[in-house]
Amino acid sequence: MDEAGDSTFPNWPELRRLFTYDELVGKVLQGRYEVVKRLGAGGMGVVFLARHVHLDKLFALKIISARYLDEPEIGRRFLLEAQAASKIDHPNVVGITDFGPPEAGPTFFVMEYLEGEDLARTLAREGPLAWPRALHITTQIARALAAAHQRGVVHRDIKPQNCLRVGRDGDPDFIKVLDFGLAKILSGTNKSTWTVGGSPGYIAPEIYRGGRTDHRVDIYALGVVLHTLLLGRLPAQKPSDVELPPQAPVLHPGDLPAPLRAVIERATAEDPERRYPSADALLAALAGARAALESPPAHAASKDMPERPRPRPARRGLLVAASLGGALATALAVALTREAAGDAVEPVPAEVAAPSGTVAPSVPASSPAEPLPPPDPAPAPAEPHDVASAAPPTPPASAPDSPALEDMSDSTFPRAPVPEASPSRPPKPAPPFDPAAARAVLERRTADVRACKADSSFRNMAATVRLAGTVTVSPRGKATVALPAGYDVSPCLERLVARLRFRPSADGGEFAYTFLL
Ligand SMILES: Nc1ncnc2c1ncn2[C@@H]1O[C@H](COP(=O)(O)OP(=O)(O)OP(=O)(O)O)[C@@H](O)[C@H]1O
Repeated sequence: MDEAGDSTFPNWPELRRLFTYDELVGKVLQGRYEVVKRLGAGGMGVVFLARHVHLDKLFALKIISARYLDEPEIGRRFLLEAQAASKIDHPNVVGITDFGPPEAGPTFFVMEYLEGEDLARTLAREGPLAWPRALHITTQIARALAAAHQRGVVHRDIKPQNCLRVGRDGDPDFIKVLDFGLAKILSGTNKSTWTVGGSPGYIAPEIYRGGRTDHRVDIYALGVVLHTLLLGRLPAQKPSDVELPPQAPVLHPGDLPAPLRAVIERATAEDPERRYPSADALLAALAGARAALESPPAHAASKDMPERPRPRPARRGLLVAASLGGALATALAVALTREAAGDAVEPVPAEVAAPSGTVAPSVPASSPAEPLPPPDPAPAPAEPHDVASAAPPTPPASAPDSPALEDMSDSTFPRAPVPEASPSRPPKPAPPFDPAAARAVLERRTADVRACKADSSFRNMAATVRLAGTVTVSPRGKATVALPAGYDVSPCLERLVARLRFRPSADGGEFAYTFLL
């Protein structure tokens, strides 16, 4: 594969040597996909906008991450999953139209290009959604899941970032679900740093435990998504853990009308047997909740959750890092690869307190097949609650059979422009975006990252393990990094990340770094 394929994948041996895809922009892949620009990067791959030169039509192209180039088995699974997903054929599922075979360069597949906003960004911009909207969105995701499950495809990574809002037929909340099946590709692979597929906070407990899992992991994740859409945060998070727009209301599970609470609790039951048995059953429950909330007697119940009840207190939590919970760490070193564009970075003094996040279960990289430990319990509140005194008392958040409601942490919010608190204040102009400066600062911290190898979370990791982190920068310049599921946030890494400050930008950003510990 090294030397072959030069004709279809431009300058492939050189790209491989550089371990980066930056040079792809402007090139034509396989004689038909002209790479226009990079759209973003995730755990599995890098997504580019491409123009089909014969059809003169735009597509999105997902190329397997360079860190898996030496793992042909992962490339093969990547394609198999894309092929399976291409057969789902549902309006709420992104269409997959083509793929690039691995013998001609890095594996990639081609999707319909979607212009829209993922739900995480919507939440970051708007805060919690009113229940009719949350139900409308969740229902579409459930339909996508029902179609996928019928074809034997389990998503395994349902989360707000994988659900795009694209305007369609006058509906601004038409949903397209991305990334079917990709999360499982890395599970059980020997060399992979990812032994648990999925995203912390949305991962069903049985995935952590290891052993058999089925489509009900998606039911669980969608229950968490519904919670997140309605309350603006994950079940285990405090309002102070997340960065939401200033005008966003502070909501608690007790604010939810009973029919919605019931759906969330059943969907996220710890025991899969107690969840809805199928996406169709969940769909029926969502429809039932809507009917109950729309019917006159239940209308009173819906007053529990006014559309915009309380303005958010001025002091919002600083803990964006903590809000990423178990997946937090830093990706400061670029030992081998530069996979993505950055943002302007300015180091800040070290006195910034390290966040206290929930840690994800630690999974030794060397033993992916071993059963995984259950998630750590949610942390005790470490600071005063950031809630206005007018807030109603918070009832017990979870049913006895739904500890998952309390066991998760993650944040999906800090990604998008945050509206000004006062509409009368004119928006400040965003400073210029400078990816070169971001890279330079991250590269300067390489030694610090490697020093963190002494932390217990990494002690047993082989020296050659590459760890892929996703750096997320809030519009206000707070940097957080998610590590692959299963890796603990170590105190050392937390401290490092707390000392980094990115320059505020118009929209914040996200990019992937792979570092060698
Ligand atoms: N079909 C598409 N059309 C337009 N943009 C897309 C498409 N698919 C992905 N993207 C965008 O590309 C970026 C990277 O997507 P990707 O799925 O790789 O990352 P992710 O979902 O954030 O991470 P992960 O894969 O680790 O869950 C995201 O901003 C995503 O919205």
